[in-house]
Amino acid sequence: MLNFDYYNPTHIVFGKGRIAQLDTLLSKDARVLVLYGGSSAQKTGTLDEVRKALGDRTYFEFGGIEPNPSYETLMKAVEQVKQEKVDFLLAVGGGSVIDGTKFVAAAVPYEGEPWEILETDGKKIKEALPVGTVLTLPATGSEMNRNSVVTRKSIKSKRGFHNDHVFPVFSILDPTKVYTLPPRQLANGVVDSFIHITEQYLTYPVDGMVQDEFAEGLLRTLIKIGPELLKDQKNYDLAANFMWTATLALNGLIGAGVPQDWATHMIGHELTAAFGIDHGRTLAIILPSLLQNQREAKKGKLLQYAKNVWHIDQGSDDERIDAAIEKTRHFFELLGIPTHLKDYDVGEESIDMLVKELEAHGMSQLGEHKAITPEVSRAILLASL
Ligand SMILES: NC(=O)c1ccc[n+]([C@@H]2O[C@H](COP(=O)([O-])OP(=O)(O)OC[C@H]3O[C@@H](n4cnc5c(N)ncnc54)[C@H](O)[C@@H]3O)[C@@H](O)[C@H]2O)c1
Repeated sequence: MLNFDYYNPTHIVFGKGRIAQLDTLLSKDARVLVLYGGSSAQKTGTLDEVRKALGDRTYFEFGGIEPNPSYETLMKAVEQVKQEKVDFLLAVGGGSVIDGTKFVAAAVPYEGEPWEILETDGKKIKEALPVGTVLTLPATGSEMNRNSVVTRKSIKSKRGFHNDHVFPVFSILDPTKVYTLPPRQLANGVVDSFIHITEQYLTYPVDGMVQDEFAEGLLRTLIKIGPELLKDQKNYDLAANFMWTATLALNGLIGAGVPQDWATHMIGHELTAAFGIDHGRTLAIILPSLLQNQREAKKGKLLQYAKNVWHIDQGSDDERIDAAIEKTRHFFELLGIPTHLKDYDVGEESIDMLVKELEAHGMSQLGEHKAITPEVSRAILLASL
């Protein structure tokens, strides 16, 4: 096992009806900005639940944070926070709203042009406003991690940053919020959390037995409940298990002390920035061909994945690896997520541009061995057509 630090200060408040708990989680004299996305938080009644729980506290609202939150929109929230002298940010939504809120939290006290936060991976952040979240879409793990991803539309750049100051102070996870998700978002969430796990598991063995068992258990849970939940979306137990799995997939626990990959995410971000393809879908397109391309480097873990996750015991090493990759692709397709670029009208003529964007964003040495050069990314993208 590799050396590691593990730190996670987020207080999780889990279960049906827990939004009312906001009243005890927030101080009576907090000046709160409630940040949300489009109309879903309003239509589903979640925003009303939040307003009721806030009671007579002073609060303001900022709506309109789009999927793949944009720097341009978030800077308007930064202005509002400064004008209204807000001292607590409450994100109500999925990963986009939570990530966007983390950016606002860091941008308000930031000395300098806030886009630098993205350009420097959050390394220069010295402080941030406190953030709480009400999660409405299990997928990203943003509710219990120190990560955020923001898109600057004007330059078509999607970048991430990481910093301990943006860990949410608390996150309310009410599984009944899954009931209203459009099936497309539900499927995206299952795939996103699945691939968060593979990014931290499908690398090379370091005898991280606990991390591997955790990761395999989470993957098997998603394989079992993902398709069931799509058919039976208002099943509380399925929804609760999905919600907690998605959080555990990216709260740092399974990634502590093991190598990490993240190349699928970095290549996927370029697909979202260039073509607006949903985050989860970009990952489903890239992962199968990345695993094929990296099958030698990942051989030990791919064989373990085949055996412990897909129960594949028969055949040569190569046959078992092929079968595991095929089952992975089939799982995504079963959830209704197409796994080829052509399914999204992206053709070979776009590959040069995508590779150039990766290089421009400093993504020239990706993966756990830093061996995914732009030429390797090109091969992976070509194999994803
Ligand atoms: N911070 C991280 O660690 C991390 C990890 C992975 C991805 N991300 C980023 O997160 C973003 C994607 O977030 P996401 O997948 O959670 O989706 P999202 O937040 O973009 O939401 C997708 C859509 O679902 C709707 N929605 C949300 N909850 C709903 C509900 N309960 N009922 C009905 N509709 C609802 C939203 O209004 C939105 O239109 C991307 O920008 C991605 O890059 C962040």
